[in-house]
Amino acid sequence: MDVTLWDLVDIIIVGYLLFQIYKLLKGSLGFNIFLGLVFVYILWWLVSALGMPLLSSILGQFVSVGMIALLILFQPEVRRFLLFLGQGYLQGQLIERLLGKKSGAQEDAQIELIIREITRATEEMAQEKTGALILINTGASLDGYYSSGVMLGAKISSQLLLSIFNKYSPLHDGATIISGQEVIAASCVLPVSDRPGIPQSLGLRHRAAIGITEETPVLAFIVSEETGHISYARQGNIQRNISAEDMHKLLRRVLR
Ligand SMILES: Nc1ncnc2c1ncn2[C@@H]1O[C@H](COP(=O)(O)OP(=O)(O)OP(=O)(O)O)[C@@H](O)[C@H]1O
Repeated sequence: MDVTLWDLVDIIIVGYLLFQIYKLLKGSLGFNIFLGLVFVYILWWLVSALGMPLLSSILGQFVSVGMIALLILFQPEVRRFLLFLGQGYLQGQLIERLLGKKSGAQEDAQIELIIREITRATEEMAQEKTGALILINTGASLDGYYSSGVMLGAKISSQLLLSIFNKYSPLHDGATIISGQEVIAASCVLPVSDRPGIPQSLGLRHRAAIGITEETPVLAFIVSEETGHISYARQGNIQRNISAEDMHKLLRRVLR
C-alpha cells in the first residue's frame, strides 16, 4: 500500500481535530458520552467483522444516525467550537502570529504601563478583598457582551478600575472588559459555565469567568471577595490563587 504525503497530512489533521475534541470535552459529562459512542462504534465494527448479523444490524442503527446524534448530544460543545473558530481566534491570534506582531519601543512602553496599572489595581483589590472580574480581550468580537453592561471607552488606569469595583459603585457588579488601551465596558453579564467538573467552592463570579473563556479567546482575571485570591481563566480552565507577579508575566505574554 502506497503512503502519500496527503495521507500523512490527513492523519495529522484528524489527530489534531481529535486532540481539540479531547480538550473541549475533558472533564465534562460529554467526554463519557463520547467514550460510549466510540465503544459502540468499535463493538459494531467487531461484530460485523465476526459475522454476527443480528447484533451488527442493531448496532448499525446507532452508527447510521451517529452524526445527527453527535450534533444533538454535543450541541453546546459544537456551538462553543464554532464560536471559537469564528470569533477572532483565527483572525486575532493566528494571523497576528503568522504576520508577526508589530511592536515598536513606544508601543512596548505603552503596553507595559497598561499591564502595571491593571496589576496594581488587582493587587490592591486582592489585599482589600474587593471582588472583581476583569476581561482582557485578545481579539474576540464581544459586542453582545458590551451591550449587557455600561459602555465607558475610557483610558486604563488603576484608579479607574478601583473605582469601578468599589462596592459602593453602581458599576461594580458584573465584568469589566478591557480591549486594546481602553476599558470598554463595565457591569457586563457573562455566560455562566455549567461544566460539571468545576469545584463547588467557586461561585458565580468564577463560573462566569470560566464560561466566557469557554466561548471566546479572552483572558479573565478574578479577585475573590471571600478569600482575596487572584485567579485567572483561559480557554475554559481556571488557575487559582496566583501572585501579582504571575499576573504581570501572563499579561506580558498575552499582550506583547
Ligand atoms: N453572569 C455573570 N456575569 C458577570 N458577573 C457575574 C455573573 N454572575 C455573578 N457575577 C458577579 O459575581 C458576583 C457574585 O459572586 P459570587 O459570590 O457568587 O461568586 P464567587 O465566585 O463565590 O466569588 P467570591 O469569591 O468573590 O465570593 C456578583 O455580585 C456579580 O458581580
